[in-house]
Order: sequence, then structure tokens, then C-alpha cells
Amino acid sequence: MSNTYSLLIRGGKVMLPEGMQQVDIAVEGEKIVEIGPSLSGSADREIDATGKVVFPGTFDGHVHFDEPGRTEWETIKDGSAGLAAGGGTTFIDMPLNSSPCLLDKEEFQKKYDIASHDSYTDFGFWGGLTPDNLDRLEELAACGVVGFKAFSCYSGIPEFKGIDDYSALKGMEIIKKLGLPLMVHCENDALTAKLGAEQAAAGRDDAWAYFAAHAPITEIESITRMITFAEETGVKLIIAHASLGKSIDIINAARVRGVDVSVETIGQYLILTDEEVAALGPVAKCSPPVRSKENQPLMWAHLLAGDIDYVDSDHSPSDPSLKEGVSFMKAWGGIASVQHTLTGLLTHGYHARKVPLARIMKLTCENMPKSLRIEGKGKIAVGYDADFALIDLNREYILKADDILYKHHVSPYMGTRFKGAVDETILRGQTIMRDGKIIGTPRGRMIMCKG
Ligand SMILES: NC(=O)N[C@H]1NC(=O)NC1=O
Ligand SMILES: [Zn+2]
Repeated sequence: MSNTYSLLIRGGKVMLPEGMQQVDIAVEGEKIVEIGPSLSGSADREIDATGKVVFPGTFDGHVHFDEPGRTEWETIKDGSAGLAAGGGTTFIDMPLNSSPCLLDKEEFQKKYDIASHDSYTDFGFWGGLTPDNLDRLEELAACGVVGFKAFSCYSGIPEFKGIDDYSALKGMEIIKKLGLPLMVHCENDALTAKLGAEQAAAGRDDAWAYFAAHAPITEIESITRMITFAEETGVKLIIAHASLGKSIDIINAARVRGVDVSVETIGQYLILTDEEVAALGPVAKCSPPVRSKENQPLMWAHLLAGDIDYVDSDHSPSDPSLKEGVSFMKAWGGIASVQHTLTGLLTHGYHARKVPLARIMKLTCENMPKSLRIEGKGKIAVGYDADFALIDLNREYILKADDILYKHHVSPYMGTRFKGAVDETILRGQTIMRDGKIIGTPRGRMIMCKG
């Protein structure tokens, strides 16, 4: 007797953890139940994936969807639609730029309620660590945050204070005990402030002045210091959006010493250069800034060598008015990018630099849920959630405003060519995006960490 499944995906080239194979995938309800060549049986729905690559749904560990309180910047509904359009099935939302920020259990409940109602994809939350909430970390852990996020510098949001050395040390001690990771945005505030003041005194407020204020040493010094605290406390440290080859060298050296540190980068540092950002203007402003064209190949070399653990989007949009008609120095620092990570890596990595798809899969799907000990996500394997991105590796398109599903249709990549596109995204066995359009209503759920 043959089986009846709810979904069969046939004929695709499937990215399994062990590599690409021509196999069929059988789904029952929300889970993958069988994987093999030419599976027998029928299904309520069959997808012919001939000519396509079946990727796991991507897992974006770093987005700012800004709810509650800053819905004119971004919303969970629109942000998760953008994620799904780019092949994503799970995001982890940052504790800022919502208002209030996620610093205690009351705020957790508000975010959770909105996401449970509005998210097209599955989701989780980073709790905030600031000097003000050392006594609230335990309750946030009990709510189910995947870990904590801190800034070693000004965060851009006045109510989300950067950690001083005391709260870094004490926060790490507490977070270590809670068994969770800490992600830190690393820039040396004292230095960026003074270097910025030098630029202002010279009458400069353009992109190059901003790059000079956020010089490489400001990132390198802060990463080094956070590693020192992590080494002392034993906390699992994740360096957020490293932008420099040298930052990865420092992290590698710490790992050799046995420090539990992993590193994220973002598509912008792999795709853009400082010269391009200066030409594009505030739409391409982020912190740390996009670096030089000499640095960019170092990032790709580290990525190919397996030294980088995660490529996330750091989708951090703002009200467009904060980017328009203001100097580069004054403009909001953050780039809208949640839809473009995978297609960006296919274009600039797989096609342009022969980066293996297996590496791209680890960076965008597999490594983050593994680090966060999230069950059932990030891999195409029996027992895992039936989350997929169906990719046409050779489809080319030029990004237009209408293609964008997140709230504000702005992007530093507007008008640029991509090669490698997501045709369909499937979350727990059901299609949520096809041909650039959302299908169905929000049914995202909070992901769970292993106890
Ligand atoms: N607050 C906030 O979103 N900051 C983000 N923006 C950015 O460019 N880097 C960040 O960390
Ligand atoms: Zn961020």
C-alpha cells in the first residue's frame, strides 16, 4: 500500500546537510517525513521542482521589525512578508528599535502578541541587555528569548543604553548562568564621538566624515574588549555584523584559545564598498559602515574558509524622513535589507565568486538555529519543519520598488541586477510566498529553544 502525504516535492535538486541530491521530499502536516529518490505514494499537493534547487527556508537571526511603537518605520507583518519574499521562514527580532524596547517581561508579552497575530513566518526574540535591566534578564529568559543583545556603544535609540564595562561583566555572568548567548554590537563610543567631533570641527558631515568617525580601530578595539570579558566569564558570545577582515582574524585567534565566540556578518559588507555607499548616500548608511574595496575580498576569503558563522540581514529601516534631506552624518544608520540576503549571496557569492551553495546554506539557514539550540529548523531532514525556499539559480532580475514587500520600498540595491531568485517559500508545509506575492494569512509561531 502506498502512502498518502500532505505534500510531495518532486524532481528538485535538494540541499541536504550532506550536499545536493536529486531526491523527493514527503511532508505530512508540518514536518518532513521522508526523503529519497522517486518516492512512491501520492499527496494532497505535489510540487514539480524540476530545474529548481530546494533550499531550507532561511533563518535571519538579526532584524529590527520595530513593533510595538515604531510602526511607521517597519512592522512585523510587512517585515516578515519581505523575509518570505526572499526565501526566509524564521526571523529573530532585535530588542530595539521598538518603543519601548524589549527589556522586561511586560514588553515581551506585547511583542509576542503582535508577532503571533501578524507574522507570516516563524519568529523569536533577542532580549535586551542594558545597564538598566540586569535584574530583568532572568525573567526574559523565562519568557523564552533566544539570547540577549547589547551595544557597546550608543544604539541610535536613547532608551536602549550601551553597556559600560561593569554591566558588560555582570551581564555576561548572569547570561552565562542562564545558559544563553549574548550578541554584541561592537564599536568604541568614546573614539567614534571624538573622531566625529574632529570631522565636525573641520566642517565635514559627508559619508567620508562618517567613515572616518567609525574608523576600523573603533570596531577592532571593541571586539577585542568584548572577547576579553567573554573569556573571563565563559559566556557564549556572538559578535554582531563584523565588517572587517581583521575583526575575523581577532575572533579566529580567540577561538584558538578556546573562547566560545562566533561571528555574524551582513550582506551589505559583502556586496557594497565605501565608495558605492558614498555615491548612494544615506540609504546605504549603517553602523559599522561598509568598508573599503580592499577589505571586501578579505570578507569573502573568510566566508569561504568557514570563519564566518552567520550572514544575516540586520534589516534596520527607519521612517524615510530620517534618511532624506539630511547630511550623511545625521541620517538614520540602518539599511532595509531583509528580502535580499539569499539572492545577494547567490549573485555575489555563488555566481560571482564560486561560493558553494552548501556554504551559503550553512550561513543563512543552518548555523544560527544550531547555535541557539532551536529544534526543527535550518535543515532539510526527516523530523524537521517543512520549511523550504524553491530557488531558480539562473533567474535574473533588476530590483524595482514594486518587488519589495517590506514597508518602505527603499533599498541600496534598487536598480541593480541579481542572479538567483526565490520562486516559492514554504513554511511548515504550506506555501507562504509565490512569484513575489504573499499567499494566505499570517500563521507564524514562536520557535522554541531546547531546554
Ligand atoms: N539601532 C539599530 O537598528 N542599529 C542598527 N543599524 C545599523 O546600521 N547597525 C545597527 O546595529
Ligand atoms: Zn541590528
